[in-house]
Amino acid sequence: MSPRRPRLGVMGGTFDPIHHGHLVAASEAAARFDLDEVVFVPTGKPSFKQHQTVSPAEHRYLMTVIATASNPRFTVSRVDVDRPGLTYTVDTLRDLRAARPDAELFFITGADAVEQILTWKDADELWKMAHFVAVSRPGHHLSVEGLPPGVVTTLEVPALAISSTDVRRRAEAGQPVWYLVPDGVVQYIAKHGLYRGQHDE
Ligand SMILES: Nc1ncnc2c1ncn2[C@@H]1O[C@H](COP(=O)(O)OP(=O)(O)OP(=O)(O)O)[C@@H](O)[C@H]1O
Ligand SMILES: O=C(O)c1ccc[n+]([C@@H]2O[C@H](COP(=O)([O-])O)[C@@H](O)[C@H]2O)c1
Repeated sequence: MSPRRPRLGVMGGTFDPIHHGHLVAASEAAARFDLDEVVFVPTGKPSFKQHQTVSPAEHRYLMTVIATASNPRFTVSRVDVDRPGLTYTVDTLRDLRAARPDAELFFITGADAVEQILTWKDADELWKMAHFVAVSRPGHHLSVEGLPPGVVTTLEVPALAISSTDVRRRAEAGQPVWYLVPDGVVQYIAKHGLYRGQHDE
């Protein structure tokens, strides 16, 4: 019998900032698919967010490291942050495959991202590179209609009605963000004065 290939979850996101909705999605996907590791991949320049202000990649990367540090199965990759140009998942998966040729990849996305997935760059290629896990998200209908059969599995996760947009708005208005994001991320936002004076979309 051939040995089981390592199973690597990939949680891509802008993470501006990372919040408990992201962490629960990754943790649930890890349990359901028996993942050995989940690598969080903060975007460099997100292609769908070109018309909004996005914090510098280095801040988003460091907040992701702080948020995931206590979980031995969570890691963070710089592949998207370090690649010049706009960030596309096809490139993320290519880089991760090159770094971890033995691993089976599971790309984790929320219901809102899945709605758009057919418009992503080289969408046809994506299915060959990873299995896709579509997690539920409050306020979004989780559907895989129109996607090729068998390439995406849906997963109901505990509903956390948290978005990075809401966290940014709260930080901007001086409202608390405790318990929406990990404690270290609350401190990081305050220390660097992130989102102050930023009028979000
Ligand atoms: N509360 C949540 N529950 C489940 N999945 C989520 C949740 N928040 C975000 N996600 C998923 O995590 C991934 C990365 O999300 P992203 O970094 O864009 O966060 P966001 O909260 O959607 O940000 P913004 O409000 O700035 O658009 C996406 O696939 C998204 O669907
Ligand atoms: O590849 C694409 O064309 C593409 C378009 C939009 C989003 N994505 C990826 O989807 C993930 C979530 O993106 P976002 O913008 O909702 O934070 C992140 O890993 C992005 O790189 C990818």
